[in-house]
Amino acid sequence: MSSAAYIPDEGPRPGETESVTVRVPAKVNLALSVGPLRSDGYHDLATVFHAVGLFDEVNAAAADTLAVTCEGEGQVEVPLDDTNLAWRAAELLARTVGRSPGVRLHLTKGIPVAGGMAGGSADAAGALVACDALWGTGLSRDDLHVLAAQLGSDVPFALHGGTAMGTGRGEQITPVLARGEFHWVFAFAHDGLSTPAVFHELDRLREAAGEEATAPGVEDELLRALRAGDSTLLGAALRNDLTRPATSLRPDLRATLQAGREAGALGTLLSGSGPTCAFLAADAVAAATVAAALEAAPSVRAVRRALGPAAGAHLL
Ligand SMILES: C[C@@](CO)(OP(=O)(O)O)[C@H](O)COP(=O)(O)OP(=O)(O)OC[C@H]1O[C@@H](n2ccc(N)nc2=O)[C@H](O)[C@@H]1O
Ligand SMILES: Nc1ncnc2c1ncn2[C@@H]1O[C@H](COP(=O)(O)OP(=O)(O)O)[C@@H](O)[C@H]1O
Repeated sequence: MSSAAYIPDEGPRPGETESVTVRVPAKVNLALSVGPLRSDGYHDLATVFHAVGLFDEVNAAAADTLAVTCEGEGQVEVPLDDTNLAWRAAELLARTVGRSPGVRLHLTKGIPVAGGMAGGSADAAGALVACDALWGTGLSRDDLHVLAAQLGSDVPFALHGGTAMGTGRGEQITPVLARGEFHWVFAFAHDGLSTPAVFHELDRLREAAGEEATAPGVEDELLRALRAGDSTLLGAALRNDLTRPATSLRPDLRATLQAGREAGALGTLLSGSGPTCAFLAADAVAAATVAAALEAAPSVRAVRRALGPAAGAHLL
């Protein structure tokens, strides 16, 4: 046998890479406006996604079969079977390019599980980019975006990163002009919250109050604050329609939001469908003060500081 021959089980095929690692950011929705329930079970959204410097990493290594392992933040709550979004991403990519889905995916989590920061979506986006590189499939970013939208509403933004408008069910992404850097503090809760349960609670509360949901939209004030890179204006413009249903399901979140407000945050916000709470601070010193106050709050499990915006899924 020549030394160049491919030996199954002993490494990658010619042209393939042995192992690659992709870093993917968490997101917070600076605005989240939710329209009426659609016939397909989703809601039309107008949202401003903002990627922040809390990351998951996805390592993809050549293997004969598909397997997922995980370490880090919330690892025991992460499924390791075909319900894992990274697993589903690898399968979808393999099916699309007509190859076997053999890969070992190792997730290193920094994003809280079921925290409203799109950690599962980050892993799906990371697996798409990592497997594309490992397998040398050479798909374009547009091709990956189409696959991402099939995996979940938040997955396209995890590929994109930065600050961007999301419409449709959140999967249609348009960049937003944003200047400067923002200082964020995140308070993780003791338990996660289910995204469908929060949307369902919103519908229930609207129906009980006889409210008619209107077409979703983002206020100009928020876009102006981003264009100007003005933290004070941005803090005052933060909006999330899922705050009411999430705090209805988890009243302790009100105490978390209050603790950050009292510690001088310029703005307080539920991250996505929660339960993570996000606090915008004027600068690094103010962020440290807000973080210290939140660390003492009984409703808070852990506190992280991060800068935004952060880059989308990228190879290390
Ligand atoms: C609320 C948001 C805000 O960015 O993020 P998270 O808080 O989950 O991170 C997203 O809309 C979540 O996106 P993602 O977590 O990808 O949701 P998907 O898997 O697409 O949908 C899960 C379920 O959420 C509900 N859903 C989701 C998106 C949407 N526009 N309308 C909905 O009603 C539906 O019940 C759907 O079955
Ligand atoms: N790679 C993954 N990381 C985290 N959770 C995952 C993953 N794949 C599937 N899940 C499932 O998705 C649910 C939502 O997780 P996540 O994406 O972290 O939260 P959110 O939708 O609130 O942003 C989890 O409870 C978990 O069961």
